[in-house]
Amino acid sequence: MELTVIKEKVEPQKIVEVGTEKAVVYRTNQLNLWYGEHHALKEINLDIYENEVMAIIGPSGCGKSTYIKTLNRMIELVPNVRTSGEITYRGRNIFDPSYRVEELRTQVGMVFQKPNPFPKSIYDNVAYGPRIHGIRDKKILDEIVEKSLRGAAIWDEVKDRLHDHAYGLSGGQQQRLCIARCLAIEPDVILMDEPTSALDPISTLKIEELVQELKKRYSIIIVTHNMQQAARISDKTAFFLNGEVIECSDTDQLFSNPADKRTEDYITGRFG
Ligand SMILES: Nc1ncnc2c1ncn2[C@@H]1O[C@H](COP(=O)(O)OP(=O)(O)OP(=O)(O)O)[C@@H](O)[C@H]1O
Repeated sequence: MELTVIKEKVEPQKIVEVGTEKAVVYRTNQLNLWYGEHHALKEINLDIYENEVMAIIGPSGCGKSTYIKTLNRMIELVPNVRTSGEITYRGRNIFDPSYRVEELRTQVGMVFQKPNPFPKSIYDNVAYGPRIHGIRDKKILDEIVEKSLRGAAIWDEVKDRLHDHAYGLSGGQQQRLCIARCLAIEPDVILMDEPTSALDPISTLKIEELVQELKKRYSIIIVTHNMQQAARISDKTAFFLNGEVIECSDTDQLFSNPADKRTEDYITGRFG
């Protein structure tokens, strides 16, 4: 009945890489992207695995945000964008005309650089997505709101003021509220575009701890300018430069023994 819409989400196909236990969630194959004449992503090949954190690093303008916005097709909002190549999500080509963007976005949530709660109460922010999916039952909504706020490690701070306006929260709390809003639609993947760059160190730490907790249930792709952050929280790191992936490997390996001189120069602060 009321919960059926979420329950009806198509069970995604599993691709399991030989020799690993983990399923590939996103596979990017020979992806190119142009803004008009500007070739912003070049021949990108990347696999993103279930229950892992993938950090995307690289200097300003190298294509990090473009890539992450392509994964949920937000990039289609930009005029004159053209792509070639393929991105599959759980085995389905996301550019296939039969793939409805709304369907993709019920699986893939996004958290932005600046916290962007809706101008509503804390409760209504979290209940927003489920209500759009047709859930009206107050008891069910209450459960989803509590579960999502707990999942985003902010329940204890807001449980006594759920009907206060979200703008009354601190920046760090607003960002965790946005994560709760994202969890409320029961996503499979969470995209994070520099989620801590507008936050103080304590709020940053809370989000980093939260990411570690969330990866037990979700796959997370995080764009960050902060290399210490990438090193602390990610399993894999991809280094982008001028629209190309120069290197993608286990985070420990990439930071301790990069395979490419350009990666080494970047992580040691020689440019960027
Ligand atoms: N809407 C747009 N129209 C035209 N060019 C764009 C657009 N958005 C981004 N670009 C260009 O595409 C390239 C990649 O931009 P993108 O925002 O993906 O880089 P980024 O690595 O995320 O940078 P930053 O770290 O500064 O956020 C840049 O050269 C940028 O100027």
